[in-house]
Amino acid sequence: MSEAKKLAAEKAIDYVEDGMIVGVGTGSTVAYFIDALAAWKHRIAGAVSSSEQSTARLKSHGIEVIDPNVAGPLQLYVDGADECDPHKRLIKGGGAALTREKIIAEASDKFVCIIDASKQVPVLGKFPLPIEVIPMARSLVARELLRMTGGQPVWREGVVTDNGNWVLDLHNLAITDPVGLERELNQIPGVVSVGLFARRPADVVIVGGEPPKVL
Ligand SMILES: O=C[C@H](O)[C@H](O)[C@H](O)COP(=O)(O)O
Repeated sequence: MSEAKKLAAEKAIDYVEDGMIVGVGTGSTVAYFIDALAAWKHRIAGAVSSSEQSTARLKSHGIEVIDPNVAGPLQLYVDGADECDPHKRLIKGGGAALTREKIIAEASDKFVCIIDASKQVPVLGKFPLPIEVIPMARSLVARELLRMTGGQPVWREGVVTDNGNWVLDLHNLAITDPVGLERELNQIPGVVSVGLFARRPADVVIVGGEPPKVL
């Protein structure tokens, strides 16, 4: 599927404009986007990055990385996803970058999501839902997740997020009310953020292919 990811990423360059600060997500699809963005490095004002991984790749291309507190509101955010439903609601966080991704998505006018066709689903939840938690709350949050959803929380042991936190992956869900579930899970003390992007879905979804499909 990496060719499809590359095609989606390259199509997202259509949304980049002169002078922009571009919000940049995380993951293997975004890596192709960063590589394509390199050709624009003298035309854009820089990038806001959602992870140490993307920051390193941006810098390796000589693209300036700007602190989100300095950048202000962004016109464009480009990021991948683990699942995408027909309403452009997403599951994200397979690479543990969900919290910073959510912050940048919220700060952006337009969120362009780049995926291959395997990420399209009728109902979210087959991909385990990532939830970033404060380490001391891991077991409390896991019990609450089980009680509230009936899903099976699994600790992504050994993974520490860029914010110094841990990740629980919630298995066996069929998410029929993504906005409600996002709101509900965000209330659990110790939850930093939930990898459901439903309240703020993508604005544009590009599905890689020949030619790419723009939804
Ligand atoms: O935390 C990681 C992100 O949410 C990624 O955007 C997501 O996991 C998709 O990654 P990939 O493009 O590697 O499939």
